[in-house]
Amino acid sequence: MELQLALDLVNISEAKEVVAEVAEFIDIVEIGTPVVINEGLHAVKAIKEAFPHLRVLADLKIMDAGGYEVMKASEAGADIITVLGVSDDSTIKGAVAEALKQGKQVMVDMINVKDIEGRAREIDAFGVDYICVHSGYDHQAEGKNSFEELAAIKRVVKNAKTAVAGGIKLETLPEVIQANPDLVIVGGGITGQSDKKAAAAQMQQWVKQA
Ligand SMILES: O=C(CO)[C@H](O)[C@H](O)COP(=O)(O)O
Repeated sequence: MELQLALDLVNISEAKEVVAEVAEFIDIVEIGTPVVINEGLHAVKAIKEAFPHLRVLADLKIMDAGGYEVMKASEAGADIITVLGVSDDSTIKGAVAEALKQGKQVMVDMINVKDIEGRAREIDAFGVDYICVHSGYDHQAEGKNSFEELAAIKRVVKNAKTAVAGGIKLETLPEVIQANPDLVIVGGGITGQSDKKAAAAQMQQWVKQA
């Protein structure tokens, strides 16, 4: 099991500071959608250059032009790029084809997919690298989480790795780990803590024990 740090509410220099603090405890650093909107793919480039030993995920949440957008993120140094599960099959297949060409990986974010099990089964056959269930900020505000959805994709996904994101904190991590995803994605559960290092260290310890 691996741990991904999601950076959403920072600029490039703040992102570098946070990653420097917790780099030894994480496997993947995510440049979140708000950061890409604010800073562009320069943020991906800056973090990859500063922390070349970490895999960098560009959370583009691609909805169209999968091949082109994966190409641009790859050029910026992203190792993994996200595409939305609600997008057209051709968008996901285009993203996968380009990622293969570039030696990169595709994560499909299942946010707002209604038939999680059925769509996960379809997407798993497209050769994506990760399928991620995700309660976004708006869902979290309604008190939702993705634990049931994680169990649902675990039942049907045979090829891709499984991932879970959305509001995971130290208190809820043990329940997440029990469901045995390949990747746990944590944003505010680390970045919102006064002692980020301690939170990341504890999370890494539990994730690696699993
Ligand atoms: O993609 C995102 C929001 O769309 C976040 O990166 C993801 O939800 C993880 O952050 P947090 O743990 O703070 O919810």
